[in-house]
Amino acid sequence: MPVSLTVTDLSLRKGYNLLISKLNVSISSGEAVSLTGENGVGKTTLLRTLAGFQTPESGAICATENDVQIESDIWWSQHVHFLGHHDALSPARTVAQELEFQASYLGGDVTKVAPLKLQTLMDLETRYLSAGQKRRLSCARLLMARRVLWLLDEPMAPLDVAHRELLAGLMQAHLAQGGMIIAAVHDALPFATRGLRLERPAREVAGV
Ligand SMILES: Nc1ncnc2c1ncn2[C@@H]1O[C@H](COP(=O)(O)OP(=O)(O)OP(=O)(O)O)[C@@H](O)[C@H]1O
Repeated sequence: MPVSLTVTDLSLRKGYNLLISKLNVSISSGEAVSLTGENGVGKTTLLRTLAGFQTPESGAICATENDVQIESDIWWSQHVHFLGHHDALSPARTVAQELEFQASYLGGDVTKVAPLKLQTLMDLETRYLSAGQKRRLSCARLLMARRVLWLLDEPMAPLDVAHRELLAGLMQAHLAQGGMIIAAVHDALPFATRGLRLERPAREVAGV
């Protein structure tokens, strides 16, 4: 079922800082967007806003399926995965417990995470995982519960070459199944994406 996301005149602010001014972008089933820009320009803030964690200053975020608008709460809770660069894992759970928790929270299927090759880590508490292992475990939620939009913040950053290839393959499979990906990256992804470069808006002038 074709799904699309349209962002219209979106402006984002952090404190006194206007990060993004009147951004317009849209993405449809099967498309990937690489979000680039210098440190602090607002990539993470934009992804968190698209995930529903932050309210925009102004503008609209509208998802549709077969041209019918999807209600925002349903969109964010059922159709979007956000993977931040801080892996959201409970340190005292073992990998197996974390997977069970995520599956129960998301209504997912643990057997679908086999491609991430976590079997040898199952009894280890997540606090002991390396950065790359933590990222692979974080990616489990993408596979165990299908959601059409993946919002990924520097997904490849801690991964070695082999696991970058693995994640790239999973991302491409998601796109082939009609999924959509918006990924903040500093290095190009190893497959075709549309680029969206964020630039700092012109300084606001007091009183205008
Ligand atoms: N309370 C605040 N007041 C003013 N500016 C803030 C506040 N909180 C955060 N900021 C600024 O907002 C911006 C947030 O940037 P964000 O993390 O979205 O950038 P990024 O493009 O993802 O950066 P990076 O490439 O370093 O990960 C930063 O420039 C930060 O300094």
